[in-house]
Amino acid sequence: MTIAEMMQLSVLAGREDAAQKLFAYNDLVMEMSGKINLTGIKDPEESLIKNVYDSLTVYEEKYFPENAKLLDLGTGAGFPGVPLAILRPDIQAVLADSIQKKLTFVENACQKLGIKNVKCLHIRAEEGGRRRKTRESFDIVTARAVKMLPVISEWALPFVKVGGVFAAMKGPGALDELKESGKILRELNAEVEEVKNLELPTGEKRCILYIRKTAPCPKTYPRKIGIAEKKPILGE
Ligand SMILES: C[S@@+](CC[C@H](N)C(=O)[O-])C[C@H]1O[C@@H](n2cnc3c(N)ncnc32)[C@H](O)[C@@H]1O
Repeated sequence: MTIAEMMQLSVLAGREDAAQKLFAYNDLVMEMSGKINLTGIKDPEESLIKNVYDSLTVYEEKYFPENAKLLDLGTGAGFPGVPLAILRPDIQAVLADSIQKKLTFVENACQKLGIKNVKCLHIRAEEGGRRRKTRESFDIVTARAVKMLPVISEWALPFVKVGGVFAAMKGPGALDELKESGKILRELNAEVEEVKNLELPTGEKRCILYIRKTAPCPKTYPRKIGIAEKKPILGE
């Protein structure tokens, strides 16, 4: 994929500066992934599509208000958080992960590329969702390839402001996961507003669920560290 091809994405039309930063970020991820475990993808071209391009597919202007506060939970090498921050320099992006060395990479890479609207937060989702400073304080929370939907919903929705959205970036099994998530979404006062199916230029299918929070989450969520994974709340 060339810069010109990437700019054919409607969100990048006329944004050569942003497209160049996206490519430069991809290069830094590839350079570092030989040294630490950042992404399973080792080929730069493949990473451009499956990491960078894929990250941008979550972007829908209506879910990212001006100056929005974004949390990318389980950001790993910065996906989708860094591409979204490059696309929208007005938003404040907080990139959270439980592994510090991944965040150190993201911080250094953002500094090198002059990406100023990214802050990294070293935290476990279950702790951050309970902290007063971060609970119910984001307009939009994204999570790509972190956990199955009932688990990541329990982790992500407590961070979302009432009226805000959790965007779960999933593969083709998303609707099966959704069937098992009815109960936890009701518990957390959230409902699916939109299901976006798409295909990457390489042919892989993706499904993004936009889940709106309609009222505060009960104080009992998220449960303590490890509980959502061990005992997920499942059911239609
Ligand atoms: C498969 S990686 C996905 C990374 C990135 N979102 C992407 O799509 O490339 C999952 C990430 O979630 C992080 N993670 C797992 N459990 C977590 C938790 N309880 N709190 C915060 N981050 C967590 C891992 O450290 C890892 O970086």
